[in-house]
Amino acid sequence: MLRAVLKLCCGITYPHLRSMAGLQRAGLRRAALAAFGQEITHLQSRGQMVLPAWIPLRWTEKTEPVEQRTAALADEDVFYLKQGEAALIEALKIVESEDGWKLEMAEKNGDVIYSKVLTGNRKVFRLEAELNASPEELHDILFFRIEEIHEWNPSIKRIKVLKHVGRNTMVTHEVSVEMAGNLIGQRDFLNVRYSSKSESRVYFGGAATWMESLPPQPGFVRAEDGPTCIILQPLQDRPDRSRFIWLLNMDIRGWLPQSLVNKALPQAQVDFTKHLRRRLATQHPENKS
Ligand SMILES: CC(C)CCC[C@@H](C)[C@H]1CC[C@H]2[C@@H]3CC=C4C[C@@H](O)CC[C@]4(C)[C@H]3CC[C@]12C
Repeated sequence: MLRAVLKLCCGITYPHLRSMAGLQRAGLRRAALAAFGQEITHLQSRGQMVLPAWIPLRWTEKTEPVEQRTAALADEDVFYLKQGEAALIEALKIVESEDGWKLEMAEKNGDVIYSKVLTGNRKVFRLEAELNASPEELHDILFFRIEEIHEWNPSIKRIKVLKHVGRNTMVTHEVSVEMAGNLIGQRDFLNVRYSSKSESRVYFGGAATWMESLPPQPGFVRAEDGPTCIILQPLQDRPDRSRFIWLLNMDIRGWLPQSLVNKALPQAQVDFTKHLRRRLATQHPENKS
């Protein structure tokens, strides 16, 4: 039973989402979400929700218990909040797993990308880089100012926040531009995004989600993010710089050769990081790196 519930909590990937699409009738869906939320809350309150030991739980320590945090929220908001938290937990599990990683790319500037094939044959990518900004600055640029990302990142056409749940959870709609010399057409994404802080680290979690007011759009291929995360950690000797770890876990959908997709995804990470560095250099023009 516990196993099944944990699978449900963390399995924000396809089977769960597909069945959500099947539950589109609002009433049914709401009932399912409410039951799902109650089950987690119940398990957490009984201390049965087994979380891996390395996951810092301080973000829940600082805030009130889940029941109080969610008491004033609508079912839908509770769903997004829990989905965001679960995405982060699941993505951290992937990123911190020790086996199966293979070096995919090592850039001259020290950035590295590892890849790993998950069960179900999904290839995920883990980029590790050092950035010239503190975790707080990156939290601001990448999370609170998410709608401005397209201004400095040409791979993204636009990002819109469709819903906020408190300060740390939101539902976003992203539209990418054509990639790989136009071989990969525009994609759109609908994600829940969640952020949490633990001491000096900042975490972002995200996963594909569903929203009645934004079903897949005609003319767009809706890509699906599996649980993904970003970890920002200050360097020990230079707290104004951060170690940036980004798990890209994405099904870009459409009819594309897997070999093309597996090249485009790490390249998208390299490009994103390049543009992020340029953006940071405009903030601190005196110490470019
Ligand atoms: C290969 C093709 C189809 C996809 C390329 C576009 C990719 C690189 C784009 C599309 C949407 C983008 C994401 C949109 C929003 C966020 C949230 C932010 O807090 C960190 C960056 C992050 C996670 C972006 C990373 C880059 C991203 C994943």
